[in-house]
Amino acid sequence: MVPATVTEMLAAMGSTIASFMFVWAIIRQYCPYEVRRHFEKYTHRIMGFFYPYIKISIHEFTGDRLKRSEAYAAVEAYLSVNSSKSAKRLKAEMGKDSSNLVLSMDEYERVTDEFRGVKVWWVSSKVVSTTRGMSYYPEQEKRYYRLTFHKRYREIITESYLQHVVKEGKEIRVRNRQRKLYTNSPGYKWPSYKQTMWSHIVFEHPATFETMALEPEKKQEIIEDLVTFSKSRDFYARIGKAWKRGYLLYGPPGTGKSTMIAAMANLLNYDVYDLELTAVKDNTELRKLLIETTSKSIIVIEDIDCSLDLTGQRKKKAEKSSDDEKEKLDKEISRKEPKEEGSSKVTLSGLLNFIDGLWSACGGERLIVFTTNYVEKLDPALIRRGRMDKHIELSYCTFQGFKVLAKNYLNVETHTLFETIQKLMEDTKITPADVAENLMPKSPSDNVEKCLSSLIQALKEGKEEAERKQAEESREEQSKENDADPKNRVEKQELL
Ligand SMILES: Nc1ncnc2c1ncn2[C@@H]1O[C@H](COP(=O)(O)OP(=O)(O)OP(=O)(O)O)[C@@H](O)[C@H]1O
Ligand SMILES: [Mg+2]
Repeated sequence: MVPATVTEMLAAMGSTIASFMFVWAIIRQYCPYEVRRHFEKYTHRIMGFFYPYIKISIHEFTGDRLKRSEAYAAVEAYLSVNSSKSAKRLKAEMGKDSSNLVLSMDEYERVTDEFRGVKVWWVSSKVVSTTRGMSYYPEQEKRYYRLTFHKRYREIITESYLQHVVKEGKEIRVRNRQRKLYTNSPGYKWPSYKQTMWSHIVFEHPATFETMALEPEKKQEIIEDLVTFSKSRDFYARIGKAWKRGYLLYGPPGTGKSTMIAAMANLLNYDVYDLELTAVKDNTELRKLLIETTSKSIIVIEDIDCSLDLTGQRKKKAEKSSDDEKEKLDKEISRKEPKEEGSSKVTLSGLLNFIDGLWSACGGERLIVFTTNYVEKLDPALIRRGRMDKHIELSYCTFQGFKVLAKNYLNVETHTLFETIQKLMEDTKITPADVAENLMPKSPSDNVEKCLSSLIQALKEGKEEAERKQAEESREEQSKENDADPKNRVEKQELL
């Protein structure tokens, strides 16, 4: 019988769907798995014929349960902006610098997006696994996003829209992410099921180039160098070089080497990987560590002169240096070297390979920074240009550097005592760390004058100490000369 009206037609369709649903419910309830799968396959095909929409799922974990999918993270970030305007249920998480909350779509929420006039729908969902096997995870939730769009837009969505989502999402993630300080130190090992070699905490160092005591021209030059590097992706690609740059920071203790690394990370918004070489077992482990670093990061090896094989070289050279220098060096070594010489087998060639071998080309935008107090003790191969591209000397505090610290610590730009300080600084060596310590108010009653006077006192003491040392040295020199003179030797023997 042919239905006469539209109402009758709709009623007939409705009853067909209802019967279909009824049959499906019975099959699900009573039929074995094989029959169900078979039925499902054909219903999908039939539905596909009538249903004009395409669905794409992006799962949080694909294959490797330990590694979150980058695509999922990018979509999540992209939708966080979109959904915060339209979704009704949102999740909030701590964002950059622990100061703002980042919103994202809550589970089972649905948002609409538009791209070049094409409408698409995103749904966030999850599958809760019912398998109760051995697992480290209390619940097996598999989250995913599902994108739905009309099949007539297949090309535009798969070729342009998804690319646009991932690109935007990545940018949003960089803007919102909390920067991290990673360490490979054995004291901070993750639980064993987390196979990552680095552990991290949120990086929140307040140092900036603005607050660093450094000559303005030098500061400007370093900032420009760093900013140019961070914008040179295409340049490095064109010249066929891995997008990385090495910095060697050298100078006496307390001159701001570690502070500068923090300032670099803050300037470029990079993560910091603090590599403890003595805790690395061998060259293979070093390569693994490098592979696990991400782009937009600074890989730091502090006190490179106190590390591993290079130590042997340095010790040999130290024997040749003067006793005084040796004593100073030994003190420094015992301060910075681990008590036990670990079982690390990282070699110089392993380290060189780490810096500029093929391994360092996996992923770009990375700075490698070495710090040392004794640049002359390092193997020239390690610090040659091309490996350590920029050598930066951080030295004793200049008057200009002092002015920056006075502004930071005391909020003064000029003072009657500045002239005395300038004169004293011209012939006394003092590190920025010592200047900073003297400028730091020690009690609530300490005012600007008291702090500046404390610095003047320290400078005077430093000057006296230097003069005393110099006088002692020239006396020793004189007596050596006298001993060497044959006329004096004869007189001495006669006296005896
Ligand atoms: N150039 C500087 N500008 C501002 N503050 C500085 C500077 N140098 C040192 N300081 C201050 O001194 C402290 C010690 O400095 P830092 O740890 O950076 O020295 P370092 O050169 O890394 O020393 P070491 O060789 O012993 O590792 C810092 O916390 C900082 O407050
Ligand atoms: Mg340091």
